[in-house]
Amino acid sequence: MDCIRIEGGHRLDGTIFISGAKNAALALMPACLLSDRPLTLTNVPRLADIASMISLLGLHGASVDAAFDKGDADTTDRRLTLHTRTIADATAPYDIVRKMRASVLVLGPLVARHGHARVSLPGGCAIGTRPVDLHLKALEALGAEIILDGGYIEARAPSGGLRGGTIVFPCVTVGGTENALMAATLARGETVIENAAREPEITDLATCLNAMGARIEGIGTNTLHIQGVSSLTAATHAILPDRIETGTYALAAAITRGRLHLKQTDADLLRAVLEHLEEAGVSVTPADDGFIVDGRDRTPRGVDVMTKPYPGFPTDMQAQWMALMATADGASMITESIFENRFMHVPELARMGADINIHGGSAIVRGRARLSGAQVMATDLRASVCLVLAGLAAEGTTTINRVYHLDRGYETVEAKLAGCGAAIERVRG
Ligand SMILES: CC(=O)N[C@H]1[C@@H](OP(=O)(O)OP(=O)(O)OC[C@H]2O[C@@H](n3ccc(=O)[nH]c3=O)[C@H](O)[C@@H]2O)O[C@H](CO)[C@@H](O)[C@@H]1O
Ligand SMILES: C=C(OP(=O)(O)O)C(=O)O
Repeated sequence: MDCIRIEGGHRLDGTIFISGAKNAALALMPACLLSDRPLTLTNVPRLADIASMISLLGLHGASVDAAFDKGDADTTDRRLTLHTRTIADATAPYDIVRKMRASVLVLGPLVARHGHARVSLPGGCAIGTRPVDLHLKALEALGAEIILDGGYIEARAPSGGLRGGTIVFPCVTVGGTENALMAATLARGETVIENAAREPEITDLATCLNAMGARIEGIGTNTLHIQGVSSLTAATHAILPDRIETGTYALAAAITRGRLHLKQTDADLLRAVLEHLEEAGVSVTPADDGFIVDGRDRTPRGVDVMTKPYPGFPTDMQAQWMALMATADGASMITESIFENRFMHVPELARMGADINIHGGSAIVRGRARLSGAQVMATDLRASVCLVLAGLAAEGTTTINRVYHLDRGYETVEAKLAGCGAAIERVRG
């Protein structure tokens, strides 16, 4: 198995081009199942999860023209055309779903267009139990009949197809909103989704669906109104920049006390993260095609965060923030309010000398002048990259095992960091 080896203590200085958003791509790609016309996405990131989604959509009958393999990192023209003339098979098998939870996003489109879907239950993962009950209740509100059988979700639309309905989510769910939104585009009549997630990836999906001929209003708010249409058409859509990748590299500049120009991105997508960074004393200034983070010659102050749905501080940045706070001046409290088990990086950071105590859903982090390199184990995607950040700042060598987690969500992470002065390499094994 590959590992990443980092020789810490090198200040980052340079430019990093941000890729298209993984979490937007994973919701946009299944939208190709809603139409018999092609859907072309540009700015598609090259990631393991995208390859898994391509395989899954291929099983359902999508033909794939993936010219995106040819684009360079600093070009947004990474084109992926998906064309599902007919649904060949409505089963999403366990072997793919267990690798990538976002596979459950084929459920809504399949039931809406094909009338039936059989999708493996995703199960829990390192960050929590992550049920999909709210996805299922939303589809039931549109008239689907749902049965759980042998580890699979069997969903069936009534004979005339899904019908519009009112969906009130008791808590904010990104995936639940995406599944409901896609299903509602082809349901007869009006659907109202209340307490919908407002993440930029939802806005991106809704914008693309409207370009395909859907009739969605309220985009960007927590109440979405969808007038169902009988069919959707062809469209081309540019995926928005990855705000979590952007935030991760912003924190890489701060933790190495360096300076990075982040390009092909938009500071407005991650205001909460950048405001916390500025509160910690790190400078963030607008610049050509993105912004500059300058953490030279300053030790960030400890700043508390609590994760919240958008526009709050994202849970997908919590582990990276903890790495930064482990090197900050003073103490901070980090509270995780979205996932019940998203502190798996804490014992690994402790192996590098971090001083962190967990009390329920909160962690108290007392900043240390230095961390020390160690052998550590990645447990999930953001935990992995938090260890990369800690390794960049630590004295000595850090070896991170199980980097396949990293490959799910960070495109050419070693090359992007090495290009700005990090001593980082992938050791094939
Ligand atoms: C591929 C993708 O976009 N993944 C993101 C998505 O995950 P995902 O869509 O899985 O996350 P949700 O927003 O649905 O989960 C939020 C909370 O709701 C709970 N819940 C969710 C659905 C449900 O049916 N029942 C239920 O109880 C979850 O367990 C969790 O505690 O949003 C998360 C929250 O911003 C991010 O961390 C993930 O990176
Ligand atoms: C938790 C994440 O992804 P997923 O929902 O695909 O597990 C993530 O992107 O941090």
